[in-house]
Amino acid sequence: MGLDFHLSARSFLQLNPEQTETLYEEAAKAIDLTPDDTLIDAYAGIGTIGLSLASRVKRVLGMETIPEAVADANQNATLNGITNARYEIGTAEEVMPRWRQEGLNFDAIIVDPPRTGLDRAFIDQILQEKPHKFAYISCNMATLARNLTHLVPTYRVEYIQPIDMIPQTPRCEAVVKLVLNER
Ligand SMILES: C[S@@+](CC[C@H](N)C(=O)[O-])C[C@H]1O[C@@H](n2cnc3c(N)ncnc32)[C@H](O)[C@@H]1O
Repeated sequence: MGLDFHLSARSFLQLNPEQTETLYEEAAKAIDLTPDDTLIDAYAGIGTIGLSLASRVKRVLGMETIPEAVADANQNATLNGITNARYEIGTAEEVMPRWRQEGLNFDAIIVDPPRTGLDRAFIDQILQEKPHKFAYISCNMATLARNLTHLVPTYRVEYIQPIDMIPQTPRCEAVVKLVLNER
């Protein structure tokens, strides 16, 4: 997506560069970003999603557990001249309440958890915050299904777009567009 990325040995990176761009564009399409949005890049890795979308929003905040990856993400912002993105070390479920205490309001969230899916505490935090723009990128349909049973009915699944990230294997990635069910 026109950016350069530095990657440490312990950091995560998607294996298929062509399909990664498709994946990120599908995530962006699912949440329909606008220039006033604050975007949360949760489970951020080296910041590839948030930094790729930073020019479309007011600011990006991300969190990730691996300190080297967070250092990469912040370095990658500098490397690409991006000044409206910041990444912090910690689990999504630890960092989100801290940001809330600091008065953070956000409009959009992209979650991209490992195969274990979202922590239940983080799901509860999202259900409290109720962001209007919510995309869930999943690499494990079983944990995705389990997480969706908690996110519904506060959210409804508008669609699920599968993406073939590792062709000729049974593995599949998916982007889920979640829409808030207004009362
Ligand atoms: C599937 S990777 C996605 C990385 C990135 N979004 C990308 O597209 O390259 C999931 C990332 O979540 C991180 N992670 C695992 N558990 C986490 C948690 N509880 N909170 C935040 N990040 C976590 C992992 O270290 C890993 O970098």
